[in-house]
Amino acid sequence: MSITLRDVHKAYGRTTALDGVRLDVREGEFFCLLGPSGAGKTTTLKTVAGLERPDAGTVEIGGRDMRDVEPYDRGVAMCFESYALYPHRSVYDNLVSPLRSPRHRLPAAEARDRVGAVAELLGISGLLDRSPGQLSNGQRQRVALGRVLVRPARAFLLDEPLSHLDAKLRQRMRAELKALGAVRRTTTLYVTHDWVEALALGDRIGVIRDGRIVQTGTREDIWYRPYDTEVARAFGRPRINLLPGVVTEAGDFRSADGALALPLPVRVAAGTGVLVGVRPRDVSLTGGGHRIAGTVYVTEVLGRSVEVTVRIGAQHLSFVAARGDAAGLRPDDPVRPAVRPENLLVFEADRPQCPGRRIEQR
Ligand SMILES: Nc1ncnc2c1ncn2[C@@H]1O[C@H](COP(=O)(O)OP(=O)(O)OP(=O)(O)O)[C@@H](O)[C@H]1O
Repeated sequence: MSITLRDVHKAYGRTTALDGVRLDVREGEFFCLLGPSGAGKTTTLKTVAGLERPDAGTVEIGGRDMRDVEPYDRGVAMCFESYALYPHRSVYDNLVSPLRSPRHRLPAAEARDRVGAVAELLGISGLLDRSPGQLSNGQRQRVALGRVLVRPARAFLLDEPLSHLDAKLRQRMRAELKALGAVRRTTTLYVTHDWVEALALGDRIGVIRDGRIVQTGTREDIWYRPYDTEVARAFGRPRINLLPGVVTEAGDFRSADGALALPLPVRVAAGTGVLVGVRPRDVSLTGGGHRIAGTVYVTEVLGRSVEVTVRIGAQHLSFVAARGDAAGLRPDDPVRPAVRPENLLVFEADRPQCPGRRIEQR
């Protein structure tokens, strides 16, 4: 079922949690809502689930206005970050209990199969006889997620369901979660503050900030066409380089100290203050493109690659080089890394409280 939010507002006392959220999750889509703590992610989910009422705006599920529909009748299954399990029941009973409720009752054998499949996926098959008190936080979180996924639902609402897992398990679960039949078939609204997770899972991603969705798009949209400098900074590590300067009469970029000049891929009025965005993986010591003369500032080994930071006058430019290419580089060594102009992103300069917007070719 599709999920549509139109201009949803929600305040708690003086705190505005949602400030006109517009969201359109398509039927069967895996949609990631990404944003920092306090951005309004959980409130958005609760509003869809019917656990919070919007002060203004509408929520539709499957094209139907949910205004007068009780949470229980919305047909959505929600997993909270703080997981509620029955402490005195076994893991198996916790998992199967949604399938014993009048609404979702399944024949015992079918319920057992379904629980078995979900437990297998979540790697908790060996824990079915234990009680929640005998589990680690990560295991408890997986049981809570399992309780959601066993249920037939019109939509899954998942709030950071992998946050308590260690990095390795999280990575594995990410892949498996998306492969689960029920998830593939069911519209899923997934909340996270982890950009890697959003890029890995989301058919589309909505970036939320201060109770508003600032950008919705595919991972390519968000990566190559970020709405503003803050979205650009949120995705990718090492972080995107954002170099301040002005546009010259010739339409090129020049840093304030004149040490760095770059051709721009878009036409911008001369004199405009801009930030040029350069992703660290779009700079190369060996590839073609516009060469930039600088000196090595610092190098840091990242496994098989090396993060090299180069000083160009007063600016720093960081990039990722193959270990072989960066071997032997020492501070103050001259280098001439290259960047292709078509990979540069151009933003308006940041203003207080207002990240610079990306400038598009018109
Ligand atoms: N029950 C509540 N009472 C008062 N303020 C609340 C309540 N729930 C949320 N808020 C406030 O609303 C804003 C949005 O909160 P929300 O929990 O939706 O953010 P979030 O993006 O899910 O953050 P996190 O990742 O930290 O859970 C925050 O400023 C929060 O403090």
